[in-house]
Amino acid sequence: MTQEFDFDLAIVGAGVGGHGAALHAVKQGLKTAIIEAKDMGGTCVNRGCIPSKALLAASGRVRELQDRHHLHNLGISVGGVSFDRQAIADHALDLVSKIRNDLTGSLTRLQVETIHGWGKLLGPQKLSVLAEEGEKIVTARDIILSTGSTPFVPPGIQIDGKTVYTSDDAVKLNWLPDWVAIIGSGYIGLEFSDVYSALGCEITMIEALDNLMPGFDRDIARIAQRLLIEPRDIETHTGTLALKVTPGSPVVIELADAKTKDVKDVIEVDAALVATGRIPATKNLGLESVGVQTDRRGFIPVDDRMHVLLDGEPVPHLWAIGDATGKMMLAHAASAQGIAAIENILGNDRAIDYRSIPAAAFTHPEISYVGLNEEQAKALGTEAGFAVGSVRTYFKANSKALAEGEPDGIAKVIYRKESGEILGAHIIGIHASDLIQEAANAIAARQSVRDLAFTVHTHPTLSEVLDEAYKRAA
Ligand SMILES: Cc1cc2nc3c(=O)[nH]c(=O)nc-3n(C[C@H](O)[C@H](O)[C@H](O)COP(=O)(O)OP(=O)(O)OC[C@H]3O[C@@H](n4cnc5c(N)ncnc54)[C@H](O)[C@@H]3O)c2cc1C
Ligand SMILES: NC(=O)c1ccc[n+]([C@@H]2O[C@H](COP(=O)([O-])OP(=O)(O)OC[C@H]3O[C@@H](n4cnc5c(N)ncnc54)[C@H](O)[C@@H]3O)[C@@H](O)[C@H]2O)c1
Repeated sequence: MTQEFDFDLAIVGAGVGGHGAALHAVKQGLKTAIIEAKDMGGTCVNRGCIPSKALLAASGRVRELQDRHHLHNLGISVGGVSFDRQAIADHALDLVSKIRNDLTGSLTRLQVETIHGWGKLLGPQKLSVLAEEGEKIVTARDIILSTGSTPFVPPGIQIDGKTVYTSDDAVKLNWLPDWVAIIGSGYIGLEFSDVYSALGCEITMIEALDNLMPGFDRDIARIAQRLLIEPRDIETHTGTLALKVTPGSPVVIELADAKTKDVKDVIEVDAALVATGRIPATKNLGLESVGVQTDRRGFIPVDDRMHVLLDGEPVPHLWAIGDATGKMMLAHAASAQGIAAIENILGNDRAIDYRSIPAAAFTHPEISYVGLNEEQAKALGTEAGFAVGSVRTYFKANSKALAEGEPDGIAKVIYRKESGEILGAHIIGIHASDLIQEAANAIAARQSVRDLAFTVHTHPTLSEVLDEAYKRAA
């Protein structure tokens, strides 16, 4: 390190993005500080991935144990199933605290200096950290901004944190409303509909766009609707805005046509979960001190090497990663971006390949994907002059899925017809979140279905669902 700076690297935000970057930085010998205003571990650990997956795990078991038909087919019968809401909530809380402690401990062990307070750029290579004890000035040769995101609440929706709340409160599972409205059918809406329906709540799902789960491949979303919505106690309103939501007992929701904004119905429910997307936490970050402007939605402009951009050009020694960049709001994307930023700081050219980053919704059954959906692949094919192929295989034809009594689901593989290059894979079915990884690795290596068709998969495993797809496409 040159002596003119306090640190080689200062990271603002100790979420998974900042944490991943810090671990990689110290491994590479950089003297590193991490600045956190609130909870170590950020959204994923405290209010996101971790508590929500704990709730999904427990409620998923309740669902399975209550499914007499499924158990009967396996030769099992159980007596009545009961659960303790607070104990399920505690399982999530305990896990959060364990993982937050592990994460904090790993930083201490590796001698990353943790500074508590609000980080703000004062100019190139200089930060202020404001804490109750006062202001501290920190200089660093390189600075990474990893400030994450917060829930987006549309105008007209009033949050009280008790009857109308976002995922920040939903993960606490403070109560189980008899009738809950879920506004938004994206990841959070879908995962919480899985938790709430397993634990006996009646649900009304409100989605502004014309289709539920608009972020997923259309075929997969249709099957998801058949498996995750229709058989459950879930009423749906698509093309519908939750125009006005007033907390209380009952919660009053004005439903409007999403296109005309005309109010078409008013419903009264016990609670409403607002799951309408997330916005970047990039206010009061001092970006103006280096002349950088966020985009229209507040995201920090970056290139694929994670340089912060000013008029399209990299700002020297300034980097941004994670949800604050709005590229892919996922934990593993944030840490991958952090690692890429460190490599570039060290002079090792590394760009992020978003096409090979997988995503999953941890519903029962799970949904996962990587790369392009069919619509996107066809649009790219038309633009670049290539033909697109797609194949499907079915869990009901997979021996392991049948042995598990879990025959629902498909895998869909999308590829370039002439070269066989795999462009995207989409799975709905048991363990879809694990199965997608091999397709992600194949996309990262730009492999062809013709080569993949010769790779040998263990029998009998769920992975043969993809094996079968590669063979069909080859
Ligand atoms: C309910 C829910 C479930 C999710 N489930 C999954 C999942 O299963 N899988 C998955 O991949 N992703 C999931 N996500 C998304 C995932 O949580 C985010 O993509 C991830 O947390 C982003 O990491 P980050 O480091 O960019 O930001 P964050 O985790 O948001 O961390 C940013 C940190 O920066 C701090 N900060 C902000 N501004 C400042 C400042 N000026 N000074 C100091 N500190 C500051 C914040 O306090 C925060 O701790 C989920 C999200 C939610 C809400
Ligand atoms: N398993 C996971 O990886 C996971 C789980 C949860 C969250 N996340 C991340 O968190 C982010 C936020 O999740 P999310 O579900 O809030 O957002 P999302 O963008 O996935 O879905 C939001 C949905 O709300 C709808 N919507 C917006 N305003 C509306 C309104 N006024 N009335 C009705 N519908 C409206 C949108 O059309 C969209 O379908 C996601 O981008 C995701 O990356 C990931």
